[in-house]
Amino acid sequence: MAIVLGPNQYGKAQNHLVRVYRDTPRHEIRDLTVSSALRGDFAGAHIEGDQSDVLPTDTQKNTIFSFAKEKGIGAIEDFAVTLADHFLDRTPAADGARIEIDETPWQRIPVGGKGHDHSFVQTGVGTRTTVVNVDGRGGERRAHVVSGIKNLTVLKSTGSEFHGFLKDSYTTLPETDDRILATSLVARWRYDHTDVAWDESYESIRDLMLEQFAEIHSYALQQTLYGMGHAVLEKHPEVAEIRLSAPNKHHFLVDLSPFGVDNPHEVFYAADRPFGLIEASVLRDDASDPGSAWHAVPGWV
Ligand SMILES: O=c1[nH]c(=O)c2[nH]c(=O)[nH]c2[nH]1
Repeated sequence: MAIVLGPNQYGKAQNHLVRVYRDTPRHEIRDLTVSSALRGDFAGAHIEGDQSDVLPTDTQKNTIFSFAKEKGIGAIEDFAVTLADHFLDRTPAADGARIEIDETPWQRIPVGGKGHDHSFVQTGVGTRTTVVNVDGRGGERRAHVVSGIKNLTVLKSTGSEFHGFLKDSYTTLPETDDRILATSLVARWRYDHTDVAWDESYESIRDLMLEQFAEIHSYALQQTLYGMGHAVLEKHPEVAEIRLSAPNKHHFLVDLSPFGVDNPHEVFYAADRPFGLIEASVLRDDASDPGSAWHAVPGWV
């Protein structure tokens, strides 16, 4: 029996970077949380304590902040690929790089009927995310992009039913043909290639998922998720597969009858836990090989 080093990676997690573009009095801001990780032959560092192959996580952090000025940011997917390529160039022992970016949206504060030049408020819809894994060195290099959205909190006050489910001696849940359906969705989709108009694709997928959530008459959160994923694949040939994770944020009708008060689906107790957790993937049956695309992507896999 031998004890050996298993898979490993290292980098700087959650560099919170705010970039102000102030070329004119009307500023633009970008708010990113960037995590880097390198993988490859780092046995020396783990087994001998030999740092000669290690590009320090501190250097990775400095690079991330400096590139925000040197290169600008653009779409988070492009920024992630640029960083991954750079770290692979600078670290000969690495044969893979992973860059994860979350972007918090800021909007201009409306003042006098228009957005203020340099004051912002967080009212955005969801957090945009990407995880880019670049594999290989030199000409063999291949980038895998999994982008997505999280914290997309949505609710419909009717148009949701849940009945006909399996019952056993522990079942107490009443059947319903009218309930609140609410979730805080995480969706991540794998791009088939990297020749993508990232911003347009993201906005279109987000808006389509919201529209589907609103329009699907739901018989279960499972069916809503499948419908949302199906619509994305139908409209977006650049997407190979999508994974959705949705807590069922239960809203229980409050019994007001002890007080002689009728409650026809109007007053609910919004429970924060426990919650049902419904997760599904939707993919093309001829989807391309994912390679390392889902490597260390947060959430279920
Ligand atoms: O949409 C739902 N799916 C379930 O699987 C489930 N289970 C449950 O108790 N309520 C719900 N709702």
